[in-house]
Amino acid sequence: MPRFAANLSFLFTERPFRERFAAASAAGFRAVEILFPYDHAAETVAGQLAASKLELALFNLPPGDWAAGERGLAALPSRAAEFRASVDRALGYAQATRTTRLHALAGLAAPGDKAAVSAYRDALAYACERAGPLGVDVLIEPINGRDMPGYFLDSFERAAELIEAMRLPNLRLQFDIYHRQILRGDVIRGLEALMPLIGHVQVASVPDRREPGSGELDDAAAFAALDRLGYQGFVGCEYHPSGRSEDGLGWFAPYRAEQIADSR
Ligand SMILES: O=C(O)C(=O)CO
Repeated sequence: MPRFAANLSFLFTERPFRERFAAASAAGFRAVEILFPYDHAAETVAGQLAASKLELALFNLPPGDWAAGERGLAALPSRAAEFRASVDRALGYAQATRTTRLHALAGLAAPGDKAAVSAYRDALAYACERAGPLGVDVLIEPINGRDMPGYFLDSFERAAELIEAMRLPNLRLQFDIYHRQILRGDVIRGLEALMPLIGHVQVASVPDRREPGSGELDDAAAFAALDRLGYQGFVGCEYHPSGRSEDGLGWFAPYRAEQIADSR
């Protein structure tokens, strides 16, 4: 049974940030994700995790100026120094919170732009080299252009080719079932083919990015496939609740007791 991680930047946002941890734990989650923890001291985040007996499954490297529309730095040649500094900052948070997965957002750039391709490879090599000795994996995630127009990494094929070509032991694929269905479909065959590269999975319904099981896909069948394939990582719940977060957790009920038992 997959271990689910509530993304606290999407779920339980009815509450202030610090109260979301206890709410996730009370709902039965034993792990969480956060898009960007940087508005809070690493020690504060670590304290909230410990108080609620939660693991932090994943967070993102700083994305640049998110409010101004930036969506990552890794593929932006002019931002290489900032990207490198952002890796060090994120690794400080990872150590404080014992997180072993960091998602490196690529940024907005044309996929065929040679300078962007080269900057992306250099950035990922740097991040993996810094993260490896700390036991941290660096994740790259294909993101659909409807949610993120102009995003550089908008193809599962290119992501897989890059990971295979770079041969870095801690460079892994973030397979978001929601983005996969929009970009490519064929979710279960995709999980089967890409499983050796996958370091993290996320889920939301398609097309509305809401609770699993409420859209066009049989998400429970995808979760069963993850079990069948021996996936040991987390499934991040990165969806917008259709009402109060707790009220939309019916999909989670069949998995809840096992999350709690597994963490004992
Ligand atoms: O938008 C997404 O899917 C992300 O995971 C951003 O980090």
